[in-house]
Amino acid sequence: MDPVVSIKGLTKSYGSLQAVQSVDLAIGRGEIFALLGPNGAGKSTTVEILEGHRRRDGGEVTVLGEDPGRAGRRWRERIGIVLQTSNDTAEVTVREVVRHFATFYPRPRNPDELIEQVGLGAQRHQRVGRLSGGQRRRVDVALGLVGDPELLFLDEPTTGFDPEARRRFWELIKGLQGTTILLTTHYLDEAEALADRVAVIARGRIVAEGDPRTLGGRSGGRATVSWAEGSVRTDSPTATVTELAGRYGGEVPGLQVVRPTLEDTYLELIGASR
Ligand SMILES: Nc1ncnc2c1ncn2[C@@H]1O[C@H](COP(=O)(O)OP(=O)(O)OP(=O)(O)O)[C@@H](O)[C@H]1O
Repeated sequence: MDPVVSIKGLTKSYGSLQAVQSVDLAIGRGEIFALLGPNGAGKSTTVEILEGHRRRDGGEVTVLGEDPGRAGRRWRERIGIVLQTSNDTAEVTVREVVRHFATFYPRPRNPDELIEQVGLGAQRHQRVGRLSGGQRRRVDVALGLVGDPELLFLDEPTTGFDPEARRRFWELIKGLQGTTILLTTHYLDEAEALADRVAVIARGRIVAEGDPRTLGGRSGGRATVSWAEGSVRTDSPTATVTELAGRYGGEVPGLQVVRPTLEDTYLELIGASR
């Protein structure tokens, strides 16, 4: 099947700055794909080109079968973009704003069901300006979804959330099965919790891509085994643990086996690209 997003050899410069340099990516239908990278890496530039909001210099880009640089209104109705709530909506209620946005689309989702789904049922008659930051972000997601998009762009969705609100938000996103999602985030645990695949971009180039659980070989051997009286880095942690169990004749006090986290791997990849 054709990918929902296909990028080949994408380039974009701002004057002499090469913000995106021959990037290749493909995102399949129903996938949650996270684009990771430090500030200024080229994530927003790439995403804005995919959204049709920015012109590219070179390369081939198709989103839902069309070139976003030329696509029209029908195409735009098939994508959803989660923007930051503007203050224009502060005086209207949650229900009013979602119902209003629904009128822009040919086959919108049912506003009341959607409000329930994003966890704002109890706030539906509240003014948007009176909601907490996390609740507002839920309104943003509802507005991104109200047109029942095939592809959803989620840009740093949980910045400023408390840990519990982030977890709740992740559940909401995981519950959107079937919707293809392109997520950008600076939170590596978020990428790990949500994404089927991630790509790391640094200085405009993709430096790694794959399953977040195995990215950069992190599921491979390297592990640190630590216990009450010592620690070792090893490629064969099971053998080390077996040896320790023999030595202690059973329970090893304070035993821990730690593999590199996605954040460790990410920082290594970013460091290596400098
Ligand atoms: N309109 C613009 N004019 C000139 N330079 C720009 C413009 N937009 C972005 N840049 C530059 O292009 C590079 C990539 O920026 P981009 O916004 O794509 O990065 P990003 O990965 O989204 O960063 P962040 O994580 O900070 O949002 C940066 O060096 C940025 O300063």
